[in-house]
Amino acid sequence: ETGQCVMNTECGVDPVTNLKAPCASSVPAKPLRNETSVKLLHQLCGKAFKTDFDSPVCCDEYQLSSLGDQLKGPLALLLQRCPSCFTNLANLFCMMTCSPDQSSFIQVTKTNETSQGKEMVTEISYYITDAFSVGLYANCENVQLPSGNIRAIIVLCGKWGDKCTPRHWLEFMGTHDPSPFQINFKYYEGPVHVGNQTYLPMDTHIIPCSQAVTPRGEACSCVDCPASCDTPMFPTFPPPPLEWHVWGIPGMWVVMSFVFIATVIAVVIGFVLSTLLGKREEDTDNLLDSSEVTPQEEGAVHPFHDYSNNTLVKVGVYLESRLEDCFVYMGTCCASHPVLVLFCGAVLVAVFSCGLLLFTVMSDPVELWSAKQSEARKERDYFNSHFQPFYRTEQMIITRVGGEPIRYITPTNQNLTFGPIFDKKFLHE
Ligand SMILES: CC(C)CCC[C@@H](C)[C@H]1CC[C@H]2[C@@H]3CC=C4C[C@@H](O)CC[C@]4(C)[C@H]3CC[C@]12C
Repeated sequence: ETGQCVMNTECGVDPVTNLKAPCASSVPAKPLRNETSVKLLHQLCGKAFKTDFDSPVCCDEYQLSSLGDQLKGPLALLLQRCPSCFTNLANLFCMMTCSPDQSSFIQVTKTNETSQGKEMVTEISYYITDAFSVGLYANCENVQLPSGNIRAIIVLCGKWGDKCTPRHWLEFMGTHDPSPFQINFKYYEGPVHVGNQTYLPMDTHIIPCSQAVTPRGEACSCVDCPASCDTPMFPTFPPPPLEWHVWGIPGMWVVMSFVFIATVIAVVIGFVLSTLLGKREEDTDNLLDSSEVTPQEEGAVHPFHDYSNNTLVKVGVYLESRLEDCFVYMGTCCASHPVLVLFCGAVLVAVFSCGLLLFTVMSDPVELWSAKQSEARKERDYFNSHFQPFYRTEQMIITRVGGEPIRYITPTNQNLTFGPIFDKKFLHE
C-alpha cells in the first residue's frame, strides 16, 4: 500500500546493540516539516525518493539522525573511496526506515512490549528483489579498505569474510547486532501474497560504481570498481594513412629507386665528360707549351701524367695559396704583438665564462629528467594535487626483523592476525 507505514518513531532501546528500535504501528506517512531533517534525508537518501519539504515519509527526525549516525560511522570507509557503493547501501536502509511505501515491502513479524506499553519491533521481513541485492553487492565487492590491499567487504560481511555473497552480506547486516532487530530478507521478483497482504519487493535504482552519485562527483576508481577500468584511458588514434603502392611495390621505394638511378647516371655522365674534356685540354696544352711546365712549381704533379694544367687543379692551387697568405699574415701579427694577443684571449675567456655565475647543481631527479612543460610532469602534478600523500610517489618502506604477530579483534568479532610490522610500539619508535 502506498503512503502507509508499519513502523514509526523510536520506541525503546535494544539492549544488545544499544540502538533504538522503532514502534510497530500502522500509520499514514507524514511530511518531516523540519529544515535540518529534510536536509539530512536528502543527503543520506537523495535520489531514492522524493525529498521535498512536504513529501510524506515513514520516519521521524530521531530515526533519521540515528540512521545518519550509523551510516556515517564504520561505513564512511566505503564512502571515502566509492560514493556509489555507499549510496546504494544507504538506500537499502533509507527505504526500510523512511520510504512512504514502507508497508508494501516491510512486514513486522515480531514485537516486544516495552515498559511504557508500546510495541517495539524485534523482527521484520524485508522483501527485496534479487537484482537489488546482486547490484548492491556487485558495486561494492571490490572496494578496498583505505589502507589498501584488503577488500572492505571482507570486514563488512562479518563471519562470512572472503566467502561473502550478496545474500550473505544482507543476512549479516540484518542479524540482530549489528541491527537493533532481526531483519529477514526475502527475495522475490514480483508481487508476493502473504496471508491477506500483497508485498511488492523493494527495487530502487542501483547506481553503478562506474558512475558518480552527484553530477559534480567522481566515479569509483578502477581499483575499487572494475567497471571503471573499461572507460578508455588513452585517446583513440586516427588510423594510419593508407600505404601508397605503385605496381604493387610501396610508392616510396619506387620514387627512391628512380632518384638513385638518376643520381648514378648523372655521376657517371659527369665523370665521363670531365675526363673527355680534360684529355682534350691536355692535348692542346701539350702542343703549345709543354716545355714550360716545371715539375716543382705546383704540388699536384704525377710522375707519368702532368695534371698541372687541369682547371680543377688550378682552382685548388689558387685556393691553397690564398689560405697560406692569410695564415702567414695572422701568424706574423700574433707573433709581433704577443702581450696584446694574450690579453685579448684572456678577456674573451673571462667574458664567455660569466654564465658560470648562474650555475647550480641540480640533484632532484624530477627536475633532471622531465621538462617543466612535459606531459609527464603535468600529469604528476595533477596526481599529487588530487591524491592524499599516501598515494603519492614518495613512499617509505619499513621492514622489521623478528617480532610477534599482532592479533586484532574487529568490532564484528572477527579475529585477524597481522604481521609483526604492525606493532604500534615498534612503529612509534
Ligand atoms: C558492521 C557493518 C557491516 C554494519 C552495516 C549496517 C548498519 C549500518 C545497519 C544495519 C542495520 C541498520 C539499522 C536498522 C534499523 C534502524 C532503526 C531506525 O529507526 C534507524 C536506523 C537503524 C538504527 C539502522 C541504522 C543502520 C544499521 C545499523
